[in-house]
Amino acid sequence: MSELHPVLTEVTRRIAARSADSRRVYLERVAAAAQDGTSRSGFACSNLAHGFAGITGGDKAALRALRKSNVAIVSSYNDMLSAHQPLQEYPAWIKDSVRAAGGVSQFAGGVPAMCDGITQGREGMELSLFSRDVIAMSTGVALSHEMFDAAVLLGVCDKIVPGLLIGALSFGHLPSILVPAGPMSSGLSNKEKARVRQLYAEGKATRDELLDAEAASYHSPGTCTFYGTANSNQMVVEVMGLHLPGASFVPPGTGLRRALTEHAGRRAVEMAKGEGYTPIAHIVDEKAVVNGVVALLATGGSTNHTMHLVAIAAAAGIELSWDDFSDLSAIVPLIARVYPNGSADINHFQAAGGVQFVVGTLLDAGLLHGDVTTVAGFGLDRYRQEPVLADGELVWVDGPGHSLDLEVLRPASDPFASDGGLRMLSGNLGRAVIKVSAVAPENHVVEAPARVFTTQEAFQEAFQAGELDRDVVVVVRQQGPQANGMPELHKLTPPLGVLMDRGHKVALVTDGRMSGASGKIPAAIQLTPEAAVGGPLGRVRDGDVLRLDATAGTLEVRVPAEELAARPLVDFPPTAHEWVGTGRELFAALRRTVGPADRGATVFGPITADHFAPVTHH
Ligand SMILES: O=C(O)C(=O)C[C@H](O)[C@H](O)COP(=O)(O)O
Ligand code: SF4
Repeated sequence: MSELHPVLTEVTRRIAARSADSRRVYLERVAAAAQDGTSRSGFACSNLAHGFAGITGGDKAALRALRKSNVAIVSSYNDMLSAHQPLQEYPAWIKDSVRAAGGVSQFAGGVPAMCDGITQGREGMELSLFSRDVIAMSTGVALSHEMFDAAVLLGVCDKIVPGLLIGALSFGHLPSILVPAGPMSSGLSNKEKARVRQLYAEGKATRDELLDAEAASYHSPGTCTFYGTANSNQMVVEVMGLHLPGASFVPPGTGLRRALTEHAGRRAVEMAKGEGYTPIAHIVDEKAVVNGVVALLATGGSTNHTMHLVAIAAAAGIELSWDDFSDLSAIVPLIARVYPNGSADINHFQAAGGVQFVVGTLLDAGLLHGDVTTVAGFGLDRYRQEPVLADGELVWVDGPGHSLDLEVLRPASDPFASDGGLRMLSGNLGRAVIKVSAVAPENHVVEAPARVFTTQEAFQEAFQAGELDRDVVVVVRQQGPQANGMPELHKLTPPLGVLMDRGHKVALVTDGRMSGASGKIPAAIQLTPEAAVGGPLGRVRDGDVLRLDATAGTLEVRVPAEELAARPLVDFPPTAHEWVGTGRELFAALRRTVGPADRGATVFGPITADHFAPVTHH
């Protein structure tokens, strides 16, 4: 095993040190819950009878007699996300494979799933980030029946995998395994899709031409093929050891996908009890969290994970910070070029060597912890292997061991860039995140006068009116978690791209967020503190000179501190948004309780040792 990089060791050490109390208390609770054995063994008869009343056939007797392990299925199937549509048939497959492995299985609950592609730029996007925590709560509702010895979690996209994980970690004593569905086949290239979008933004393409391009890009069941948040999820959770090795990017509708799904059911039974007992709390530890951050950085993954991974870690009693991302990004090389960080898509990535290659080259470079517990057993080395069907049997074979396309995947020893391309910016406006892996080097530093907006629509109108045809730092504020739920502002990318292609220096500064699929515009996002809680972003005015310097890691407004502080907060408290319609009135309580972006923007509050302390009833 290679010598671990000293920064990797140090970051892991300091995470463990700062999390010592909360992690200890979390693990004590997990151990106590595990002591109960199968919770249902302590049920009163009526509770237990209700628990198997809906079952028919032999499974009922097995459950009643507590003879067999009971596997919960939690699914985020719906027809709205192309990535989740294939999940419809998975529960039946899993029930069969669990039964064949000597267990029984119940569909414990469905969880909601939002397609960020459908809601992008629309009011529904203001529910998107909150949907992650709603999914966590819904997963909690499903597992709170306590009938279970293990869980299989079906999900793929942006907020869904983080939500399923956060919920499952509340039942840390349960062995849990994530099951994805895989990407759709490659359609129109992302580059061509982006080109037609910019033409449309300039009025040089018709709506029909745009719709043809979009429909040729997103064309069938399966995950969209850009490296956005959904595919970043698969990468991160596989390297965290929560997927079977190589499960992430096998296409839906294939024999291999079905075999992997069935094997996940078998693994759930094997992990449920006895020698193989593997609670999810023992998989998601400090090393796994660091491995997830490294996988994200090395592949230029979604900026949304600077919130999701913080929230997931917190659910396991682990405190992950933006400084951890920043310090790891400085030593983790960029080894993948997948759109928006290049022109290849996730299928090209898989063909070039996939997750197996990423794990192998990073392990060999001492940039991943190999001594970790996974759903496939102990040790990350097994994730160098890829699944294949040999005479109909699912087996794992050594992956290629080298990149099959150096345009898409590079070894850590000869990367595309020496650092992970995710940077933290700080200065007199607060702290922000920027992903530079998709930004041309000449655009890493932008200094220009600000033009301030509080809605995406106002920005689009100013763009269409030709008011932004110059060097400009576009500020879009009141887009933070407490303002309007922190929507992705990905729709700003095409017009900002037009301005950049006209030769202007352009940047975006916002307390909102972008999509994992956002790319070429230098964007300081997730600015914390947000304007809605009185952050200094609320004091910036049109014409102020802002400087975004991704190289130095700074974000400054060129206004003397005393003058800035003396300015009144503009549009504060946020009243620019009508918070009714499209269900937004249902989320008012979440807007009031949601935490800051640099602590995961969760509604579960900051995670401290008290959070996990046993409740002492007074
Ligand atoms: O990042 C992901 O995985 C996403 O789910 C969706 C993105 O947020 C974009 O909304 C979809 O990309 P576009 O088609 O360019 O709008
Ligand atoms: S990847 Fe994004 S756009 Fe595609 S189905 Fe999933 S949520 Fe929707």
